[in-house]
Amino acid sequence: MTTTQTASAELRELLLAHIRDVPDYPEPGVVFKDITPLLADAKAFGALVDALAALCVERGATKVVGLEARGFILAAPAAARAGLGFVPVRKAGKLPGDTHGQAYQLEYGTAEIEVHADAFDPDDRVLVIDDVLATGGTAEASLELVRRTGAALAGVAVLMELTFLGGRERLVPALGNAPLDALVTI
Ligand SMILES: O=P(O)(O)OC[C@H]1O[C@H](OP(=O)(O)OP(=O)(O)O)[C@H](O)[C@@H]1O
Ligand SMILES: Nc1ncnc2[nH]cnc12
Repeated sequence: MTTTQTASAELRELLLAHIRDVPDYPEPGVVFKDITPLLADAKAFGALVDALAALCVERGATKVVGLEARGFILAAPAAARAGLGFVPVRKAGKLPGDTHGQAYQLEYGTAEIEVHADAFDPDDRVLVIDDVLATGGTAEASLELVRRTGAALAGVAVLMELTFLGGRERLVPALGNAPLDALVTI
């Protein structure tokens, strides 16, 4: 696994200036990183999508996965801008037809996610995109889903990594040699 500083200082500053801390949400003790101010700012959102699209190309992805729900908001425009198809990883029960499913724990609860069993071609290289890497439970579950489809992993890219929650260390076995890119670290 490689660690990369993928954003310029200027981009990091722009992104961080539009992320809002909400203490004790959704439960006491959690500081929620709210990205809605960033999404609402055309310059910051555009720069974020551009940076993620550049990572799709740099990592040699052929398909882009977004993790419901906030991951969709970032991954879908990045995939389109990079000229790649988008694959949704959804919370359980939302995808019709054959799926792979994986339960997991995240910073503030438990959930289960699914992907279509036929979402990828055997020669696809998949980049997984999400907004936040916290404990890594969600990303780890998504990598297990990609593994079960038989597709190769191009990497994981997140807007923000909460380093104090240890997600990067947790992802090491599932990432193998694939990179984890975080545009900003907190
Ligand atoms: O690293 P972890 O501890 O797993 O936490 C990170 C995940 O938590 C949030 O998702 P959430 O399930 O709250 O869903 P949302 O995107 O629908 O708000 C966030 O969007 C990440 O997917
Ligand atoms: N602290 C946090 N803020 C926003 N999204 C999260 N997902 C998991 N932990 C989070």
